[in-house]
Amino acid sequence: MNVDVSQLTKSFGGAAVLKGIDLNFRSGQVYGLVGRNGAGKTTFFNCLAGLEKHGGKVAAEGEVLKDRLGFLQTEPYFPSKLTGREYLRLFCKARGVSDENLDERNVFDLPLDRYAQQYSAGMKKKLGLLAILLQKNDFFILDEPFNGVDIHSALLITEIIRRLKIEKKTVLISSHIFSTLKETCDIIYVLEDGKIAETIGQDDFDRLERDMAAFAIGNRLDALQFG
Ligand SMILES: Nc1ncnc2c1ncn2[C@@H]1O[C@H](COP(=O)(O)OP(=O)(O)OP(=O)(O)O)[C@@H](O)[C@H]1O
Repeated sequence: MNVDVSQLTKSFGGAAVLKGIDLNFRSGQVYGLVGRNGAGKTTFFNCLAGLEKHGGKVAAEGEVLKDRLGFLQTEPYFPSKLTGREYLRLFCKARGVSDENLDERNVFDLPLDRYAQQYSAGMKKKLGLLAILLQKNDFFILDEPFNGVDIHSALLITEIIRRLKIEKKTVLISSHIFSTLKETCDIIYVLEDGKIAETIGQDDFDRLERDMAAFAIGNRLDALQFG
């Protein structure tokens, strides 16, 4: 699905967090969004998902983006007394897609008959991801999808993102682990001071990683004197 964002702005009280974001997302492409803590990544995702009022425009081929969107939040929310299976069924029902064979499609081996609220952080993340995959959405926002998941699951999630790309879905990921973005993304956007400061293609991922390391580390640690 193609989505065009123009002049998207968002403030909390008097504080401007997003100061005019222009971005174009295309089918079959995987996009990364990086930025320091508090840069506004989650705020941007919430605006796209229709969870926050904002300025500017989000155009999604004449449709309402949230009706075709799978949004995996950093910390997915689960109501109490709802099992994993019931959660998946709710998501399927919301899109009118099949909720048959959930055990077969439980690719993360989740304990579907336990209450989702009692899952571990990694299990919650995987249940949230599975729910939006079952929905067969066209646009996916994955806010830190690798956070808290075990190595096996991280490998599986990397492959899931590849398969979504093959199926011409559009995927937007935020991650604080650069290697996961390098492996999955076609383009990485750098969000800084409320704007897209850089647009980086695969050829320049290594350069971006070096620049970020130089900026992040520099001579900052000299004062600690590890010896
Ligand atoms: N509901 C809110 N009310 C007031 N300020 C908010 C609200 N939500 C976010 N903010 C502020 O907006 C800024 C951007 O926050 P956001 O969570 O979008 O950053 P982020 O890039 O996702 O950070 P992180 O990498 O730490 O997850 C921060 O300064 C944050 O304190």
